Amino acid sequence: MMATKNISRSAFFILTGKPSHEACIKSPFVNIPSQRSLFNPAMQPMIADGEDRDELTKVLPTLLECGWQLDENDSGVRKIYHLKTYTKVLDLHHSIGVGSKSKNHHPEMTTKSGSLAVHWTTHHPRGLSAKDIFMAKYCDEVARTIGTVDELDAQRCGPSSSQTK
Ligand SMILES: C[C@H](O)[C@H](O)[C@H]1CNC2=NC(N)=NC(=O)C2=N1
Repeated sequence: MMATKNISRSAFFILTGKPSHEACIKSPFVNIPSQRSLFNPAMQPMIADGEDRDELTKVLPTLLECGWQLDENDSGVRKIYHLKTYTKVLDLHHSIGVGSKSKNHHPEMTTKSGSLAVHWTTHHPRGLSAKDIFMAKYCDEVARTIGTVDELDAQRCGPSSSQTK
């Protein structure tokens, strides 16, 4: 594995192709690594029946600029947040959970010691919906309040990490 601990963020980006956590600060470099997070007119998101296709297609690029990616089926969006402590990971998980309960729209979330992966899609009717977009933006708001970090600065499993954080 590449030794990345003591290199600068820009070097990390160049070496790994992974953007900084400040993905919402629009940068021409942020979306280069993944074609799925780079909006292009050929992209065919699978919009759920009954949704306003024009409106959703219009707002999707903004989400992609904020680090969200179209999922492998083009029918949802996903993003990984990196956090400094496991407590912050749990806080973000809980806040998203509370928001999703009140909207009756539920994400798939994968919790790790220093990150939370969130996936939004709509099951019935199947595809991307306005609720997914709304909840993705809600996640970004909560994450901004809690405070995310670059992947390099996130809590990591290993001998030097504290279990009490
Ligand atoms: C009946 C209830 O409204 C539906 O089952 C809701 C619940 N939560 C949901 N969550 C998500 N992500 N997609 C849905 O289609 C969905 N449907």
